[in-house]
Amino acid sequence: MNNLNVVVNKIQDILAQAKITTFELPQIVVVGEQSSGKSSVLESIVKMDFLPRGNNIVTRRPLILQLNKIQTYKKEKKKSSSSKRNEINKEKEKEKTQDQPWGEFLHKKGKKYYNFEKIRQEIQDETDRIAKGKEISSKPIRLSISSPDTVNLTLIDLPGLTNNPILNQKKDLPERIYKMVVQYIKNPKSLILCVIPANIDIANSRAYKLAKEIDPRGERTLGILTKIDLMDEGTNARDILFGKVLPLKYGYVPVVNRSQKQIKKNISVKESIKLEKIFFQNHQSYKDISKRCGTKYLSKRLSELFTKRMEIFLPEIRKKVTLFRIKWEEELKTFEQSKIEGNNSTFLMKLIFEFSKKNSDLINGVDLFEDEHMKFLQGGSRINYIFYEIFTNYIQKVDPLEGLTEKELILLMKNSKGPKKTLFIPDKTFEILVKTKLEQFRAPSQSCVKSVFRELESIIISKIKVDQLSRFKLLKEKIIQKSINYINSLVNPCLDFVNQTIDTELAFINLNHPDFKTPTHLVSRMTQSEQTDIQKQKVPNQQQKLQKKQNQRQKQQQQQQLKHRLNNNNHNSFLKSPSPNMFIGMLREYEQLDSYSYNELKMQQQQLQSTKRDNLSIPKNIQDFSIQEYEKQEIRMLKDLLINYVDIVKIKLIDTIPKIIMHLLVNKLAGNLQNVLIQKLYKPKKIDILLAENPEIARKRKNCERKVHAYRKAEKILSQDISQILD
Ligand SMILES: Nc1nc2c(ncn2[C@@H]2O[C@H](COP(=O)(O)OP(=O)(O)OP(=O)(O)O)[C@@H](O)[C@H]2O)c(=O)[nH]1
Repeated sequence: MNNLNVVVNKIQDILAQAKITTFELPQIVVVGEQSSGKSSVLESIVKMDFLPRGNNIVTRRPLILQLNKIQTYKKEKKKSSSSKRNEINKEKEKEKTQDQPWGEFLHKKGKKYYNFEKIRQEIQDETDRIAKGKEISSKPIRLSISSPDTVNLTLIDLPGLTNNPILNQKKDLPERIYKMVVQYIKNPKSLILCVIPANIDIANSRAYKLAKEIDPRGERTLGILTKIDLMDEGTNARDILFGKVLPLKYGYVPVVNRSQKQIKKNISVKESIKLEKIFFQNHQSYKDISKRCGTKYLSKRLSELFTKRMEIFLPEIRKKVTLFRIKWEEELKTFEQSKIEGNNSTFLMKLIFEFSKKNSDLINGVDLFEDEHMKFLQGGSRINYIFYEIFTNYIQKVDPLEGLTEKELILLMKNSKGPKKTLFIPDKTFEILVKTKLEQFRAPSQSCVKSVFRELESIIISKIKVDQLSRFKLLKEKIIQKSINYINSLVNPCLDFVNQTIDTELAFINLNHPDFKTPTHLVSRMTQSEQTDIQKQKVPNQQQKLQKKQNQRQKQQQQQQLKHRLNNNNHNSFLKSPSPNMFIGMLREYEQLDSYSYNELKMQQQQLQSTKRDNLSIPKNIQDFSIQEYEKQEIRMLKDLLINYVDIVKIKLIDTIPKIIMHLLVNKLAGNLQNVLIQKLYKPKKIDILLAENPEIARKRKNCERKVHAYRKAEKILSQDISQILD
């Protein structure tokens, strides 16, 4: 059953080569305090001197040591002809080399080390490469040793537990070593090899305490008592060995490794193992149990325990290997799906088509199946939001009268009239006010274009997901860049059109617009309110009543005439393009008919004029004017006209600006992107460069292939080799 260990080693090899570090296999983890003899124990098991030595902390990176027992060369006894002898000699040479123990590092795969001094040197060098100075690193060094003298096992040597960092070492070093050791021994499949020097108080051993912490019932811990030869005279380890002190399920094995003195005397490991055997056989306290002492017994015991653990975990390992094989095969399929189908040019066209389609789907709201669509506004709906929630709301909220005081309006009118005494609301006043307001619509209309542009840009840069495209970094970059260039080329014409639309509104104040309230309408509204005011203020005498009736009759007649004229004017080609003056003039004419109110106002106005003439100081500031009643009427009318006209333009812009943006920006992008991209990127000589696979994706795919390969191989070994073993 020792062959099970060979299986573990093989699987370990396969997984390590595929850089699979997370798959937990049974392993033996050597735990001990610094200088407790861990490395010496490992060297004894390997029967070779190959580990770095020195003072203080020597093992600074985990060493995963895979031991493979190799078959020894058997001497050829049969006599043979010279030619056959030559052939056999060659074979012998080959086998001799194979007989010699050799080591191989995973980081130097393929290089066999027959010189174990060089192995020691390489461990030191490789340790220093990652853990510079006296630092430690949890990145393991993997070394496999094949030797006829060893057993099939995998052992892990770890930095020794310590209380105090040495000079120049960071203060948290003991803590970090502790964590690293825990990381390795917490794998429930691993066997903890707890190395305790027999010449210290075992109860205070940090290694024992730690093993107990992780494996409280001591069910997977084997104790090794080193330095038995250094125990005080008259003391022995029998109580510990017989489980009377700190018992462990697998018990303890006492060993005597090479002392520093023996190392200096160049006593080999093999020799020291012989001396160890003699030590136990002759020692008063151990000779009766000498067969269960020493390195030879330890190797045998470890091998048995390791096999046992493998037997326990074999079904689980098999299951996991299959599961992982399936998982990685699935992953690999996703890469294979994205293999280039057909030739490169059709593949490029396919990617461009998919990209453009996703873009127009996002804009038109077709691609609604991904989760994200349930959480956020996407693509086209965001553009809709810009149009109807932001732009429309903003325009609607613009107050045509904002910032205009009555006095300012009067001042504006006065200045427009100049020195002339006029009964009309001047054109200029109305035009200035309308144009100033309309100009205010330019900036939000431009912002609307820019916001939609940014939205389209963001769809291109981050919202479009074409799985296969992520493999081709350069192509992806180019597609995005060309798409953005295209949107950029659409923005200015769109902005120009929007500007022209505003300019058009400013160019001509169309008082003939069907929705613009006719002067008649305004006049009748105003007259009604004035009449109410008069009724409230006056209680007329009989004569006045008669006069008023007469006036009213006269007024009604003239109103009829005026209405008739106005209606006729609508059909008059000359009057189809009226100036504001025209209708305000008509209005004033109409107002004159209201003899009472108008005459009174006129008197007030004349009074004011004469006062002004008498008084030579002309008011300069707005505050200095007092507003006359007739002026109030003018302002009221002016305001009504202004609100009315600006509202008409608002409705027009709310309708037109989104249409312009849709036509010149959004629809053009959605409709033309595919052609633009083909035109810009479909260049036969450059297609291969564009379709060079993204190195990161290629790396991932290779990693995936490697893992599938490794798990398939491991699965094969677990079914074939194990069925042979079990047979
Ligand atoms: N006399 C005697 N000396 C031993 C024994 N085991 C180890 N030593 C000596 O103790 C010292 C430390 O042994 P190592 O095997 O290097 O100890 P380690 O635990 O690997 O040390 P670090 O890797 O630094 O943690 C060396 O000088 C060994 O020769 C033993 O059983 N008897």
